[in-house]
Amino acid sequence: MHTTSTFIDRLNAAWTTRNSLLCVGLDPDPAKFPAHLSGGPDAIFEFCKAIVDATADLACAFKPQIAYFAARRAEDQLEALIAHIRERHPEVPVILDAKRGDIGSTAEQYAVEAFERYRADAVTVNPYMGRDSIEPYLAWSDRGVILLCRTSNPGGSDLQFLDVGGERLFERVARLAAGEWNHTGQLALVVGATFPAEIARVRELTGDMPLLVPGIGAQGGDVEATVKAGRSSAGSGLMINSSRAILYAGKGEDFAQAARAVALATRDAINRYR
Ligand SMILES: O=c1ccn([C@@H]2O[C@H](COP(=O)(O)O)[C@@H](O)[C@H]2O)c(=O)[nH]1
Repeated sequence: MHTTSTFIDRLNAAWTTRNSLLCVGLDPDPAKFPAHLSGGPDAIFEFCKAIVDATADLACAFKPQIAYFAARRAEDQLEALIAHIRERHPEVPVILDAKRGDIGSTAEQYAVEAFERYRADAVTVNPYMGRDSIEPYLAWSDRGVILLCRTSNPGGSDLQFLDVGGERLFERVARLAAGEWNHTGQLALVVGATFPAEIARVRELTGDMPLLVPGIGAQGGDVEATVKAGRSSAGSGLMINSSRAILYAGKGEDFAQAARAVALATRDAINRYR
């Protein structure tokens, strides 16, 4: 069941009821699946469903990354997975990590893909083509649009650190997102856990805006520094994503339980510093 509440309402509720800032990333790579799942026609769905069911009470959001499904012609399995989350764990918002970015007429189609086809609560968008490229997503005024701001990869600094009239480009994005672009009140930003100083700067510029923070776990970001830099005035405000460290915690038939153990430890480590 999908309620009429907005993405931010749903996120706030999930932060509270689950006492969790952990976003469980769903990046299914069949080469890393346990042997008993390999080769099955719906292996991607079965793998992700087991992870979702094992971690739903620990997660403030799920974040499927569309490339892992599209690369294997498994978009139908992504649809089925999101439908499963809606039905069995309706209180956990779904963020479709698509990082789309295009002119308005094409962005309209990407918005339909994210919000109608996949029924996502929020989608990640690349804002570097400017305001008109994000506007079509905002027509869905109850859905979240999460803009890339300061990404977690080392090369993110190549462009995002360029000086644009006395501030860095990612700071301009943060300022616009917190101000004139945010007419739905449903914008959020991606800021990498690998750069806590920039998380702090974005927090300074955006008040209590939600931040999606990938980069702990496999990318080595520091949990304590991330939380201390990014927590909001209420001690929340963060969707701290971990994908591979949770998904591939175990290789045997008990892989979902191994994933749950890592998710639990990660949620608790995050909560220690809120
Ligand atoms: O700046 C960014 C934006 C998005 N991502 C995505 O998050 C996950 C991270 O996966 P891990 O296995 O926890 O490293 C992945 O889907 C990326 O596409 C990011 O890492 N950095």
